[in-house]
Amino acid sequence: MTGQRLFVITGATGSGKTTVSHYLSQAYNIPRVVTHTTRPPRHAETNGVDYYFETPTTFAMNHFIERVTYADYSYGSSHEGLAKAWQKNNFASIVLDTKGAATYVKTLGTRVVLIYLMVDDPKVLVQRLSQRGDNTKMIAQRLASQEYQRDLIIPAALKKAAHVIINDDWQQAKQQTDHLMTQIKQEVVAD
Ligand SMILES: Nc1nc2c(ncn2[C@@H]2O[C@H](COP(=O)(O)OP(=O)(O)O)[C@@H](O)[C@H]2O)c(=O)[nH]1
Ligand SMILES: Nc1ncnc2c1ncn2[C@@H]1O[C@H](COP(=O)(O)OP(=O)(O)O)[C@@H](O)[C@H]1O
Repeated sequence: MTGQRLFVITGATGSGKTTVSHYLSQAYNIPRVVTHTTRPPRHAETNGVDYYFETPTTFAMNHFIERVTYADYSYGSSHEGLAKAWQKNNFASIVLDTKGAATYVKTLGTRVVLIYLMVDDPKVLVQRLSQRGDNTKMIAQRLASQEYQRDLIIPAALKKAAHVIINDDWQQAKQQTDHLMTQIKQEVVAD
């Protein structure tokens, strides 16, 4: 459909992907595609809101656009989830690892607005995970994963398409997000 856009938000764990997707929802009424995972819920997470929390058996029953393994858990985004978000609004967002982001860029082409979030010093990410309340064992498992290391740097395949937002300071990251929104709205009008 004309004017449809999917804001694909990617970057390392703790870089602020969820924060940006919440901001897009609050400030611009952009719904987020809820994805599926076998990871256990964190303290403040709700089933059906933050994720659909699944067992390996129920996870396998979804119709996935793509699915990945991240730090030993499965994650996947479904055709139904995207359709549901786009039904509500021509603009939707989704939070993905860089592998999933690459799949969406390939599949949806110019309908994807790719955001890669980063911080200048990766040590800050670890502090943010602790502040978020992640348990120590989960943080250690995450940091040891190949996927965490991979997503600290923007993959070459995503570089050209990505809008890079530095999230050292939230006010500045918010400004960059607002600037991008203005740009995309103008593009859509000109479509
Ligand atoms: N490819 C893909 N990645 C996902 C999906 N859902 C979540 N992710 C990513 O999986 C990674 C781990 O997510 P999570 O355990 O919530 O940790 P967080 O990054 O610290 O919030 C993050 O990079 C998420 O963006 C999905 O459906 N597909
Ligand atoms: N610019 C920032 N400064 C300080 N804390 C931040 C900033 N952006 C996000 N946070 C906090 O850092 C933690 C990780 O952010 P989150 O959005 O959950 O990251 P991600 O989804 O990429 O793992 C959260 O507690 C969030 O509130």
